[in-house]
Amino acid sequence: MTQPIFLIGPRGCGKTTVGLELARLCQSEFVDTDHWLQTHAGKSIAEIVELEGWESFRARETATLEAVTAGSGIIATGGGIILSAYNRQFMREKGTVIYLCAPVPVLVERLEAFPEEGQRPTLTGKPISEEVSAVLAERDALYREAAHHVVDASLPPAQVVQNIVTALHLACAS
Ligand SMILES: Nc1ncnc2c1ncn2[C@@H]1O[C@H](COP(=O)(O)OP(=O)(O)O)[C@@H](O)[C@H]1O
Ligand SMILES: O=C(O)C1=C[C@@H](OP(=O)(O)O)[C@@H](O)[C@H](O)C1
Ligand SMILES: [Mg+2]
Repeated sequence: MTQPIFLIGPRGCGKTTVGLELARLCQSEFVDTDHWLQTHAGKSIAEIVELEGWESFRARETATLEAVTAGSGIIATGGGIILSAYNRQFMREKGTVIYLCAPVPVLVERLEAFPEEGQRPTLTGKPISEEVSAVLAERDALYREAAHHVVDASLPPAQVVQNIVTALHLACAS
């Protein structure tokens, strides 16, 4: 692997989970932009949004993307990273972008089971199933525009990892 692999997709599609497994399998570096950002800010995303607003979080997210993109490795992004045209182009130019695609009911089930409120403050103020549906409707085209490959993320994590390895012809164990 000579370039970074960026995992994109909505909240709950498994960017963090699949990214970690893929990095283990391929013995690559792994970084999660949300985790990096929160560690460096010394605050959770919910706190940043409450204190500074979403615009400030988005600016921090772009700075994080630039800071963590070096050499090769697996980069799990936050679900809204594709909202910025700059970020979409940056990822496409610097590496390979994979859209982890899953239907709304799958995302809702995962997010209800494991909400991680500190990392996922509400985006719309709506109940979770309405929010996931509305946000995905707005963003699906942007994920597709940014992605080099689209992978079915409703499968178990190990299977999603294998499908990425196959799609990218990665020389990792299988
Ligand atoms: N492929 C999968 N199959 C089943 N559960 C998954 C899968 N991917 C992620 N999960 C679960 O869904 C939740 C959200 O996953 P996470 O990796 O944090 O998603 P993201 O980073 O895309 O928001 C976690 O509880 C995780 O264990
Ligand atoms: O969809 C979004 O706008 C967001 C997704 C979150 O990351 P995950 O996709 O890893 O949950 C996190 O970056 C932040 O709460 C904003
Ligand atoms: Mg994540």
